[in-house]
Amino acid sequence: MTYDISTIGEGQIRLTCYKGERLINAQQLRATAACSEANVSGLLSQLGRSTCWASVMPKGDLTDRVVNEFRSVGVDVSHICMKPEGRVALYFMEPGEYPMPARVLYDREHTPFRDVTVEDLDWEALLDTRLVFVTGITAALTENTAAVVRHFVDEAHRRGIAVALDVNYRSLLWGPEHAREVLEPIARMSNIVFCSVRDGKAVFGIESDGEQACRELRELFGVPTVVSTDQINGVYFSDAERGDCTFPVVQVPVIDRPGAGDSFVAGTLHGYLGGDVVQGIHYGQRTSAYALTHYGDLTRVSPSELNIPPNTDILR
Ligand SMILES: O=C(O)C(=O)C[C@H](O)[C@H](O)CO
Repeated sequence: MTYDISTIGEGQIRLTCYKGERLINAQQLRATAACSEANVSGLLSQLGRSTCWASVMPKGDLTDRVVNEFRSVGVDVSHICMKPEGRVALYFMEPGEYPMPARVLYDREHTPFRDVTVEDLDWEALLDTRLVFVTGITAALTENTAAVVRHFVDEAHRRGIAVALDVNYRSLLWGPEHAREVLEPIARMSNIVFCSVRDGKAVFGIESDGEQACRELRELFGVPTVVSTDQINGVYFSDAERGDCTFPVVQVPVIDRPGAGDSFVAGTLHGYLGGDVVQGIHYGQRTSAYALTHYGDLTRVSPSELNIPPNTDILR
């Protein structure tokens, strides 16, 4: 197999206000690359996994800005379909300082990725992998992107390749009924599903909390493993063979929040690929805590940092 994990998603540029400014009057914005699936690939690459992220992007400097960020950490970007023209998706963010909530504004209409077709991508290359990773963000964008996600999962399933789904419900992109209609069949074909307690309630009508919510999601999808996060309340794990358990969350100071969820997923998948998903949850808790400490959706870590528990005084 060429890859440990391969995935598809829309490369974007995030433009973020500096602390103490609002989008309505900001004079400067910080530009960083974004894409949930590429963030997961990028972190796994840094941990030594071979990863591939495919997309459809227009040729030009802004695409290079995005693609180079993920290439620089070792993600194979050679299967991105480059279109001669078009625009790059943007998202604007106001980080929000308590009591002001964070705000996201998407500017991602009319991008070539929205018109992706099955013919745009090299499926033999993308399916030469141990694990296919998809998210509800890409499934949410258009009928075309949903069809491509579905094709990827169907083909993986047909070939006996494991599938991981991160539900990652974005209420700015679609409604809960539509999300359920598209994502439930994909979840049923998955080997491991990430679904927060919040998304379980909003999309799948799960009323309970904690371990029980996680178990109900696993029973609903009929899958081997579900991992549910619930902000600072806990991480819940339900597994057909290993049972259910809860992992407490250590709160850390937040410099920049986006990408922390992707880092958790990547750390967990690192363990999953190594044959121990519970160890993966410990990795995920570390990588997501580190993600909060620096700017950008893509978390920067080295494999040695994975073994340092957060908050350890390394000078001791
Ligand atoms: O929200 C999206 O569509 C993204 O993929 C952009 C970000 O990288 C993502 O939200 C961080 O998880």
